[in-house]
Amino acid sequence: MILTVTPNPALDLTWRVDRLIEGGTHRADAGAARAGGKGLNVARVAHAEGADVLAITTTGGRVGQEFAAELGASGVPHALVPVVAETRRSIAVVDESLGDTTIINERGSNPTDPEWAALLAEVVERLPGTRVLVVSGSVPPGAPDSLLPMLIAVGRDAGVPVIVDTSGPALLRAADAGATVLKPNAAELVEATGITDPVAGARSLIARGTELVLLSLGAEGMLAVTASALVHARLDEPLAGNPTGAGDAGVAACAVLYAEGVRDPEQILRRATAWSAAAVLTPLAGDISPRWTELEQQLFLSYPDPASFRKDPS
Ligand SMILES: O=P(O)(O)OC[C@@]1(O)O[C@H](CO)[C@@H](O)[C@@H]1O
Repeated sequence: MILTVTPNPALDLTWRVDRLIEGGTHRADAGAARAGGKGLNVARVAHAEGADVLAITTTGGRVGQEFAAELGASGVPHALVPVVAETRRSIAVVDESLGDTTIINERGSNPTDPEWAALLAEVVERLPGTRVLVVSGSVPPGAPDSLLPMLIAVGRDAGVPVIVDTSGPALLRAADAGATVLKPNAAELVEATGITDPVAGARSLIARGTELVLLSLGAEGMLAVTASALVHARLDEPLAGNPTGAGDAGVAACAVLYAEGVRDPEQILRRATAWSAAAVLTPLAGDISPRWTELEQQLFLSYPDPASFRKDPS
C-alpha cells in the first residue's frame, strides 16, 4: 500500500477565465471544488492508476466538512483526523488564452499538539503493510519543526521508503531526517539550499543522505539525481494546459514504482515525467490524462555533464 500524508490539506477551488486581467472583474462558469493538497493529489493519481493507497490528512471547520464530503464521493481511500482549525482553501484561476494558472494558497491554520500526535498515531497504525510513505505539501505556519522529521523517522524505522515533497527550510529538515526521495522544483531547491546550480543543489541533498532527488523543471521536464546517476527527461515541445498538480503526479509515479520495488532512477524519471506531463492535459489537479503512455514513449532522455548544465534555473 502507498500511504500519503498531507499535513496542510486544502479545498482546491478552480475557475477558468478567458483572459485573466490584473485588477479586472471576470465572469466564469461555476468553479470546481475538490479535496486537495499535494498528498491528496498523489493519492488520487495513484488510486486512479490502480495502486492500493490510503490518504491521511486532517479536516476542520465548515471548509473541512466540504472537503470530507468531496473526498468521500471521490472513492479515494482515506482516514481523516479531526482538528479544530479550519481547513484552508487553495484558489487556482486558469487563463484559457495564455494557458497560465494563477494560484493563491491560503497558509492554513496550525492544529494543536494533541491533534498532530493523533495524525502521527494514525500513520504509525497504518504502517504495517505500507510499502511507501509519501509526505507531501507545505506545513501550516506554527507547525512544530519536528513534524516532518518525526513522520520520516516513523517510516524509516518501519523499513518503509519515504518520499517527501515540501519546500522552504522543511526541505533541508526532510533531507537530514533521512527522506529516501525528495521532489523539489528548481525554485524550491535554490531557496532551500542557496545553490543556484540545480545539479549541485540536488547533490547537496544527496550528501545529506537522500537516495534520489527528482527535480521538476517545468516545461524543461525533470532531472533525476542520485550519488551515481544524472538523467534529464523532457518532451520536445512543452504541453499547454493546467500545470497545477503536475509535480504531484510525478510523485505518484515515483511512489507506485517504489511500491513495486523499482529503484532504477531512469525508469522512475521516465514515468514521473510522463505522469507530470499528462497531468498538465487535465483541467484539475489530481488527475492525469490516459495519454501518459504515449508521452512516455516520446520522452527525450539525456545524460548531461553536470558542468554543462545551465547554472540559472530561473
Ligand atoms: O501550499 P502547498 O501545500 O505547497 O500547495 C497546495 C497546493 O497548491 O498544491 C497542490 C498542487 O500541487 C494543490 O492541490 C494544493 O492546494
